[in-house]
Amino acid sequence: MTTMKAIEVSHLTKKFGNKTVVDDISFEVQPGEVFGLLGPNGAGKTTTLRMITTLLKADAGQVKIFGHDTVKEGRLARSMFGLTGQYASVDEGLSARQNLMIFARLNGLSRQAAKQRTTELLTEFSLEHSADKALKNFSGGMRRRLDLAVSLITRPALIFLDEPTTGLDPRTRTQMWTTIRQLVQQGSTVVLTTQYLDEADALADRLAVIDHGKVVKMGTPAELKQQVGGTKLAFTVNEQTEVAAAVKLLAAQVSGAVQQTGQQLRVSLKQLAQLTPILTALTQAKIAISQLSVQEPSLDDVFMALTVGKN
Ligand SMILES: Nc1ncnc2c1ncn2[C@@H]1O[C@H](COP(=O)(O)OP(=O)(O)OP(=O)(O)O)[C@@H](O)[C@H]1O
Repeated sequence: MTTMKAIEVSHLTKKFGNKTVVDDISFEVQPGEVFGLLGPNGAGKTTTLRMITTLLKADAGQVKIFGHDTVKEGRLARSMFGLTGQYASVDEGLSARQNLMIFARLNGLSRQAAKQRTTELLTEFSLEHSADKALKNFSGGMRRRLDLAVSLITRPALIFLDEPTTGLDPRTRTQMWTTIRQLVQQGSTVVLTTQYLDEADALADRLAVIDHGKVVKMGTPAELKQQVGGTKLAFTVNEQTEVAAAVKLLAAQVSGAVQQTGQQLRVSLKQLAQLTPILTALTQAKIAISQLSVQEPSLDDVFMALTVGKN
C-alpha cells in the first residue's frame, strides 16, 4: 500500500528575467515529517516555498499537496495548509485578539467558533496576557507567535514556515522550536526554510540543501554530516623537531591528507575507532602532544562543503 505524500514537488522551475532562480527542483515530504529547505541567502528557498504555496506561478513543474495538484485543484490544495513567515499577514493597529478574530471569520468560522478558536490559540501561544495590546507594541517573538497562530486557525495538516526564527533572540528562538515540535507531536507536517544550521539540525527530520536554485543534497541531518566527512582529529606536537615524524605516523594511519599549521596537525577519521591506534603509535614513538581535540562533523561542515558562497 502506498501512503499519500504530504507534498510532491516535481521539476519546479522559476526564472526572473533570464536568471533561473529555482532550477528543476524535486522532492517529496511524508506526512508527519519536518522537512527543511536549507541554503544561503538568495539560494531560492523562499521562491520555492512561494510556488509550492501558490503565491507565485511556476514556469515549469508540478506540486501536489496531499495528492491535489496546486494548479488544477488550487482551492482544495490551499485548504490543506497554513503559511507563515516573511509575509506580514496581520494588522499593526489592531490587537492580537482582533487579528485572530478577523482571520478566523475570513476563514469561514462563525462568530462563536471564531471566538472560541481565538481564545484557544491565544492560550496555546502564551499570548493571553497581551491579547488586547496593539501589535505595534509586540516584540519580534510575539509577532512570530501570532503569525503562526493565525496560520493555524483552520488546524491545517501541513504548515509552511518561512525562516521562522530569523531575527529572534536565542531564548525566543528556543521557544519557537518548542512550539514547532509541539505542532509535530500533534500530527502536523512542517516544511520550513532556514539559513540556520543549528535550527535545521534541531528540527528537521530530512533536509534539502539548496544552492543556486538546485537541490545539491538531500537526506537526514545525520546522513548529510556523514557524507561530508568524518570526525576531525587535531593536536599540537610539543617539540618542533618531532613534527615530521608525527606527520609520517599519521599518514600511515589515515587515508586522507594530513594538514599542518605550524606544530598543529589535523586529519579526518573515517571512524572514531581509528583514534586509539593513532594515540598508541604516538606514545610508542615517544612523541608528546597537547591540545588534542576530536570533533564530530557538524551541519556547518555540510553547508560549507556543499554551497559555494554568495548566491
Ligand atoms: N520577484 C522577484 N524578481 C526578481 N528577482 C527575484 C524576485 N524574488 C526573488 N528574486 C531573486 O531570486 C533569488 C532567490 O531568492 P529567494 O528569496 O528565493 O532566496 P532565499 O534562498 O529565500 O534567500 P533568503 O535566505 O535571503 O530569503 C535571489 O537572487 C533574489 O534576488
